[in-house]
Amino acid sequence: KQLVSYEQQLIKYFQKMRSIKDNSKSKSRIVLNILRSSQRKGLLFDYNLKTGFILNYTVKKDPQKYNISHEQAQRYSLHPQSVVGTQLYETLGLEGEIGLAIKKLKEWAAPRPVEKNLMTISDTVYIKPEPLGVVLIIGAWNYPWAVTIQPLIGAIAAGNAAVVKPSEVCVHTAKVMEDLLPLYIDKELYPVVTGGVSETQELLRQRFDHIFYTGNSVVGKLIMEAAAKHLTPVTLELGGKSPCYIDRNCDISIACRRVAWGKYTNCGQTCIAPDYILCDPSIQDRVIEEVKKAIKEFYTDNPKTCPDYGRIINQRHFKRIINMLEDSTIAVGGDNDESDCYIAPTVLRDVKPEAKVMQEEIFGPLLPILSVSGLDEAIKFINKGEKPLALYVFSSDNKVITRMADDTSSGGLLANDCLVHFSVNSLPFGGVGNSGMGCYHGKYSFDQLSHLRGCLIKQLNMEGVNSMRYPPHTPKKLGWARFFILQNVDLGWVGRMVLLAVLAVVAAVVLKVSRRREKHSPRDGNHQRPQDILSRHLCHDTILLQF
Ligand SMILES: NC(=O)c1ccc[n+]([C@@H]2O[C@H](COP(=O)([O-])OP(=O)(O)OC[C@H]3O[C@@H](n4cnc5c(N)ncnc54)[C@H](O)[C@@H]3O)[C@@H](O)[C@H]2O)c1
Ligand SMILES: CCCCCCCC=O
Repeated sequence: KQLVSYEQQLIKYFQKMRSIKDNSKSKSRIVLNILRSSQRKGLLFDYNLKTGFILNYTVKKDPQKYNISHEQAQRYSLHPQSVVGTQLYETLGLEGEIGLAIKKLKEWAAPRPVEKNLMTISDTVYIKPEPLGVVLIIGAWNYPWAVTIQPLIGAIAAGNAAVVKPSEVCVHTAKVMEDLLPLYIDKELYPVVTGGVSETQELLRQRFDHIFYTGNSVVGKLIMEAAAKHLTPVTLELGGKSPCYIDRNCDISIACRRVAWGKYTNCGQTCIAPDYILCDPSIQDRVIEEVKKAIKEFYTDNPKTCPDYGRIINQRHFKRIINMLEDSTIAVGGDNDESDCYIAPTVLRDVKPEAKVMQEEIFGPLLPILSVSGLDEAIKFINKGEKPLALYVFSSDNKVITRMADDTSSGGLLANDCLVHFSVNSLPFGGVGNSGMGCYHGKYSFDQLSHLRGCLIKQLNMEGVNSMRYPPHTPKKLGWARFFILQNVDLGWVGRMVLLAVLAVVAAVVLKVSRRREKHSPRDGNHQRPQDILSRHLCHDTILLQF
């Protein structure tokens, strides 16, 4: 029923967009104009949304509205994290992204002048960011606000319309999004579609101008397949096993504290959580002790009753994670409660590469430790696997960090910390290879969801300069073309004008002279380099040196 009503809504929506297009202005241009007009810029999102209003108000003050208790909301209904955790890990970042987009939108959307060659020196050459049209955003459940709304901010900033499809796994968050987003942003331009796999598949049959998907790699392939039918470009924000190498030469206590935070935040259900530790066997016991200390410090002796320790999103994932314990040795934690989707922060020791826990992304609070003899073996091990979304290295030795960066590849690299690169909006966030394609955050979101249109505006004068590219083609003309096209210039405005004037005179004179000579010599006569002609005829060696 919902699907049918959504389809009708979508048809109406596309009809409206089309009718705008029929009026000779493109749909995205209209959207762009509305969104980029100064009055609306400040209203990109309502202030309340920016400050995490949705969770504060809905969950804290009015949980009954969604028929869930505060505890349920905290555990696995709205989000597996605590309410404060949700603001810290999700809405705070969104506030930053929205603030940045509002502040920088004018700059990002402005035409971007580019370097020119001599051939185009008098032209206006620039990149014009344009909206793509209608973007489909498919979110995942683990940080449902961050991974659904953050791409939406980019889509809106870039002037697109967007259909938002929150994950059905976080069922209540999806409902809250569906109810509340239309109160803050135009529901015709940014409709929210809830539902499960069949609704997502139905959406994927439609033609979108871009699909932004966050989730696992298996579904990522299906998304790409569906997109290929319409030649729709995709951004795939996927996951995988993110390795963490702890060098002997580092402050192990601090390293383990940071790793424990990265691993057990959101109960390990973080795309960039350190999946496993690689370290020398001589430091394994110390690592275990320090991680254990950090668990106690963060979540008390009994994490089950600690409000800052989360739950596994559902029983399917609970069972999947518990199965991974089967052939490994538990060093810390391991206790669990299926009825509560609780799995204690757990450390596994002496784990073998063939162990179950090493066969897929864990996405839960299990931290396996694998032995390697040092950096070389760690790099070899990492390079045997798929390119990860994040790669962590802990060391006091910069050479170790540099080698890890130089000899491996991953979506992002972080030395001596975990997760925090996600919050730096000047860094592109995204995967490579099996961990995804495309990137976003800050200006990268804007660019990812824009078409960067290359523009060159020429005047109809100075036709003489163009004769080098018109037939009949001769080696001499080719020499000139080579010279004019391959020289990049980056002069100031005055410099450009002066150079332009000089070049116009030089080109006109040289072509005139050489045409006169051609009349008196065979067509394939000895090729002369433009530089030679220039210096011989005009003695402009100084100009040549500049080039
Ligand atoms: N790179 C990132 O930014 C990022 C962020 C969060 C999660 N992840 C990754 O996502 C994974 C966890 O999320 P998940 O995949 O369990 O989320 P999920 O189950 O919520 O699925 C994501 C989306 O895919 C849709 N979907 C599921 N099956 C589908 C199908 N057969 N056809 C079409 N659509 C379908 C769902 O409707 C949902 O909206 C992990 O691998 C994690 O690392 C990556
Ligand atoms: C600062 C940590 C935020 C982590 C968000 C990760 C999103 C992917 O799962």
